[in-house]
Amino acid sequence: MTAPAGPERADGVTAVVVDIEGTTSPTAAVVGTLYPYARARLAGWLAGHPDDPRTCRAVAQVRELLGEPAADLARVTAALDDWLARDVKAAPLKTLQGQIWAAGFAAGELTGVLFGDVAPALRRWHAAGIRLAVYSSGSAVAQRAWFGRAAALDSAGRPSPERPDDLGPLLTAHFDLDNAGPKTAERSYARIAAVLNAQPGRLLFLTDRPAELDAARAAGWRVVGVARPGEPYAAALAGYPRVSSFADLALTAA
Ligand SMILES: CSCCC(=O)C(=O)COP(=O)(O)O
Ligand SMILES: [Mg+2]
Repeated sequence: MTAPAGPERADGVTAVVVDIEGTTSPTAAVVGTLYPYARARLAGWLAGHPDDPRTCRAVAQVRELLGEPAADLARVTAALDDWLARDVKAAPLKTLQGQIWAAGFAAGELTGVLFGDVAPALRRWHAAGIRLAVYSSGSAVAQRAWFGRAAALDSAGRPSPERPDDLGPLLTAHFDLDNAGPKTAERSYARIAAVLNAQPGRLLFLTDRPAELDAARAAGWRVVGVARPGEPYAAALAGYPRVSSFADLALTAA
């Protein structure tokens, strides 16, 4: 029989680094809302931002990943559409999605969604003197927009978009595929520890995916899996220290 999740305790923590999809936020809010929003606007974004440096760099990265330096915009768009459909966590796709979403957030068309226990826990840990950061496949630009206008789910699982919170001031750093590297690579966590100027053993990573927990642990980090009922990886976390809610995680600062 599988042991129940949590509670978990960690003392002497310098910083908590949180994943987004499946951890702070429902997978459905990302895959069911953000992805279609980006898919519908991708071709228009590429055509409409021919001189934007971030867009140009992402297009160049797509050509590089394809091994097709002369790929035209139609070919680039088709590749991005294919990656989006298969949820390939490719850095240029995440960059472009992030730009499109950030515009959607700025226009008031999108709202971040957080499980109800997330904002209270982040506030508690922050007040206790623990630094907070995000490490997601979603770009840093998307992360800032998401946490800058975030609606908590109520007990019935409904977001309250009329009262979105700005949690940005709680977060000291945003890590993504571009500035840290793949989430399943040990070296990415070593890089983040260096940027945070923290000992790996004082860093705690919270995520829903076993392969990410393994990579962080290999880099010397402390890890706790977040096994939220109904999320795709919840059952796969059975062998890890884990909680089903941030409310079940007691932390003290270093
Ligand atoms: C608002 S960030 C969008 C999240 C995203 O695009 C994604 O791929 C989520 O992956 P995560 O690493 O947070 O599980
Ligand atoms: Mg995740």
